[in-house]
Parts: sequence; structure tokens; C-alpha cells
Amino acid sequence: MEIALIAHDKKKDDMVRFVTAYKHIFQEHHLFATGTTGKRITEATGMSVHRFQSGPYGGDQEIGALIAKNLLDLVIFFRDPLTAQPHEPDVSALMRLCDVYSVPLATNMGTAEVLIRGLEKGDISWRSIIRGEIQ
Ligand SMILES: O=C(CO)COP(=O)(O)O
Repeated sequence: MEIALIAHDKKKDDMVRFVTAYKHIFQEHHLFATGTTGKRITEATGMSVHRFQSGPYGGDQEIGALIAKNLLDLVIFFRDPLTAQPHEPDVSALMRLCDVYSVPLATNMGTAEVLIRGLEKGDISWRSIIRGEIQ
């Protein structure tokens, strides 16, 4: 599966802890991230992460473009609900595209836990059908 990982600044420590805790699952998949989030994850876990621009510099839009091409299967986006983001329209657009393409999206750790355990059990394998890999 193709998985995008994004975290706002005050949620980056949470993201690093989350990915570290589930490294045994994440390492079976392809990882994508906005710039700084990806850097933190690679530094902490040693896993390879395809990094886009930092969020405020277009990273959310780059990930949105992958969603619009139906190339992503899961998005984990630890948003900071208490801090205004200069690129809030990009954040909203990314989440909207997840809804357009029925891409599972977790915006907090509680939902992310459910999704990652589902991923491990194969609950998200229907995405392969949508992407045309299984007829
Ligand atoms: O701002 C972000 C998402 O909206 C995250 O970007 P960075 O991972 O580059 O900090």
C-alpha cells in the first residue's frame, strides 16, 4: 500500500512515536510524507520515506495530486487543531480529495490506531481493487 504521513509541528513528536511503535507494519509499505515530517520519521526509524515539499511550501498539494491520481491508499495526517496554519486551504483541499477518492484518512492518533491495525489485518486491501491491480 502507498501511505502518506503528515504532521503539523506540534504533532510531529506524536507522529514519530506512532510510526516507531508500528514500524513493523509501516516497513511493509511505501511511505510518502511532507518534507519535515518525512525527515523526522527517517531520522527516528531509519525507514525510507519519499519526501515532498514542506507543507506550507506546497507539500500538502503534492500529496493531494497523488490522491487525485488515485495513487495513495491511506493518509495519516496529525493535524494541530489549536494553531492557525498559513496554508489551511491546502490542508482542507487534501482532506477533501480523500473524501472524493474514498481514501481512508486519520486526522488524529485514535483513528490512526484503528486504521493501522486494519491495514495489518488486510482490511484496506479493497484499495488494490479500486486501483485496478486486482480484477
Ligand atoms: O504543514 C504540514 C502539513 O500541512 C506539514 O509539513 P511538514 O511536514 O513539512 O512540516
